[in-house]
Amino acid sequence: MKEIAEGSLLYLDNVHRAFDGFKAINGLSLVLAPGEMRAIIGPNGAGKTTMMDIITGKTKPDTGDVIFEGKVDLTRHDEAEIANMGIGRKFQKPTVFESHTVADNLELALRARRGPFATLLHQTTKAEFDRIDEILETIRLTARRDWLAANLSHGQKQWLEIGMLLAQEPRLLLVDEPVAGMTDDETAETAALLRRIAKTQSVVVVEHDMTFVRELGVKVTVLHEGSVLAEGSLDAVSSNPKVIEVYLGR
Ligand SMILES: Nc1ncnc2c1ncn2[C@@H]1O[C@H](COP(=O)(O)OP(=O)(O)OP(=O)(O)O)[C@@H](O)[C@H]1O
Repeated sequence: MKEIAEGSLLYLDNVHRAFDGFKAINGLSLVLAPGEMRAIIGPNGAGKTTMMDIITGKTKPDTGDVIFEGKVDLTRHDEAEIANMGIGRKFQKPTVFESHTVADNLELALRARRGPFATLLHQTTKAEFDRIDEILETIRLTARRDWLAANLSHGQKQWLEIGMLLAQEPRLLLVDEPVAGMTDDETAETAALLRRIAKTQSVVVVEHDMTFVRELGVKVTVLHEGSVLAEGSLDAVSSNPKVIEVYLGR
């Protein structure tokens, strides 16, 4: 294991993955520090989703290192094990339980963490109710705690799902295009929400919406053809001639 992985939260080194000869990930290296939030951008087909799939164990790399918290080789673990280690993933489409209330959705997520057997025997404790209140505050849905999830707006459903992930206390949260389909106000609120979350958890956000990426105010990694094209502030990468060429050449 490489020394540089020590002290990092997530460490990818020279990762490759081909599908039928097509190199979706092609020499990808990326280091995320503990407590860091990072935005990942890149044109369609750049490999963003495949990168998330590799981190979460959905896809195995052909070669390369993928190391969590400086010591765990993620390529040796399956999706369920990686989720249990504290890597949570938010997919683009919200998958809340529509016929349950907002608070019940969070309670179910807390229970899922304990496993099905414990869930059967267990009554929700004061600590768990407190945690639900805390998450409701974080996702700004306290006033809607007794609403059916079905009646929430698209943006509110996304926040609830992020809250359900928080219930599982992830150490790293991967978020895939969270603001697709959101209003401008919801987009701004989502950036604020992720900034609040990033005070206690590391976050990787894949997003096409540059207004949102600017509001996040974090280091940006630009992927192109399966590897890192540029890295730095949004201003720095968006004035980088290589990045401009890739985006204009779409
Ligand atoms: N399971 C698979 N089988 C075959 N090809 C795949 C598979 N998964 C991804 N690819 C290919 O790998 C390339 C990278 O895809 P990926 O979805 O990772 O890009 P992306 O950056 O997430 O793009 P987008 O912004 O459009 O979501 C694409 O050309 C895609 O067709």
